[in-house]
Amino acid sequence: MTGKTLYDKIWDAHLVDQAEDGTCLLYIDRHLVHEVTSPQAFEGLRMSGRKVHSPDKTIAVPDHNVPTTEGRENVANMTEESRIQVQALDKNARDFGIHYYPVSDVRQGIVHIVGPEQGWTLPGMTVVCGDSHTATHGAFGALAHGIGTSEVEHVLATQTLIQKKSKNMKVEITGKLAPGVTAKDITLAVIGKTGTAGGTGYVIEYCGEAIRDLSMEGRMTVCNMAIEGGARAGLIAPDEKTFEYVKGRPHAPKGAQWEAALAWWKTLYSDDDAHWDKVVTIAAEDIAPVVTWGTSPEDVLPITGTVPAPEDFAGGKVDAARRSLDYMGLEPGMALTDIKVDAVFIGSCTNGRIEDLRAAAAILKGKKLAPGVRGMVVPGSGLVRAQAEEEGLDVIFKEAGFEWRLAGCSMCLGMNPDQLAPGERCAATSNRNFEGRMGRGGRTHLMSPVMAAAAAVTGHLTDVRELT
Ligand SMILES: CC(C)[C@H](C(=O)O)[C@@H](O)C(=O)O
Ligand code: SF4
Repeated sequence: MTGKTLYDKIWDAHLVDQAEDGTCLLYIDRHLVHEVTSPQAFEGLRMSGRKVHSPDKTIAVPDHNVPTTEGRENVANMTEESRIQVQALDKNARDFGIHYYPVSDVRQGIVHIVGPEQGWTLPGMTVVCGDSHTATHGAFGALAHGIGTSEVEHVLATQTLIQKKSKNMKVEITGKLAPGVTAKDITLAVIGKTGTAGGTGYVIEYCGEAIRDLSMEGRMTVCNMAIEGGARAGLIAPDEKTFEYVKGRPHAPKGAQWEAALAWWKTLYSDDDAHWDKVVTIAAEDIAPVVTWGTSPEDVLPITGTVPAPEDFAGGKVDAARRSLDYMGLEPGMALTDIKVDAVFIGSCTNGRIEDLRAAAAILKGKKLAPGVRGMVVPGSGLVRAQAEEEGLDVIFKEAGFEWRLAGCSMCLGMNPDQLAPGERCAATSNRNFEGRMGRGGRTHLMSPVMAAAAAVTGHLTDVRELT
């Protein structure tokens, strides 16, 4: 018998039932809920007179729509659509008795930052949320993925999910990262290599020395973008760093339960003789600080490169690249470092954690935003914000000319007042650069927090290695 992958092990531990055609019923350990994809699901429960099956395993927080400015408890400051969604979540959380972090609670933030922070996300769990970046929680060795609104209703009602098993893909990052190269560069470089469809039909396990060397926060950044690589989920086997991160968090197990959990968590790795359906290997030494030039997360190049020409591509990508370049307002052949930016956004569930803010602040310390560039730092949670303030990072950002905001998804997607103006170009630490993503006509270049900070200082895309 061949061994099992980490994915196989978690899957088997949660399998409730399997039909002839391979359709399975999985038990769900944690259900995270935000205001955008849940209103109809709760409405469905109401209409059929059902309760939430496991309110103690259901955690809700508003993040996408909420303004990131002071006074946001006053819903009059929101657009009508946002207000309706946030108020629906307030009411649903109360009516159905689930865990809830409203905007007035310091623990509020982006759902994928709040879950790990509060110890809801634990190794070996199944974690779902009506949100594609649920993959983030895979950093703990949890099987975590996005679900649609009808599935949100199903999980609320039954604490189970109907699923078909994906294939196993291994992404190994060997060796050590060079200075200035970060978890964000790893995850973008993987997508640059495999494309946005490279992971379709797979659950990815990231492994190798460079992944082991990452902090838990870095691992979350890597897994966060598994979805941009097309995968169902991204996973990293838990290790001492994982256990250390989890220990003592409000909802982590304690005492004898901790010991029992730890004993199981230590079995959560892929066996040496496990079968992989696809393997991708990248040497960490070959990864440079990268940026995206186009409107797909796979449009990744080392910062030392030049803007490509449509003819550099093949098939459907030729037209896609032409359209991208047109939307992005870029000319083939220009150096990436000649691209001027109007705005810098540091935040999101990809890079809105404390280490991200520390890394950006280290570059910005004693420096100023380039003339004419606006900058916004949006901590991923109220607790990240409080920690940053305790360390004086807010002062560094403010002295550099950045706005220091309250927690939320903010500019990452244009569902709240933080948006780019048409044509405005932004160096962003988020995960998607689609047309209009940060506001209609807005142009997004994805990169790491240190690269975004470097662009903030010079006013153009910049190789951070030249600043340090
Ligand atoms: C609004 C939500 C459904 C969406 C997602 O699923 O990812 C958002 O979080 C995003 O990042 O685009
Ligand atoms: S920060 Fe961005 S990517 Fe993350 S959940 Fe919010 S909108 Fe989605």
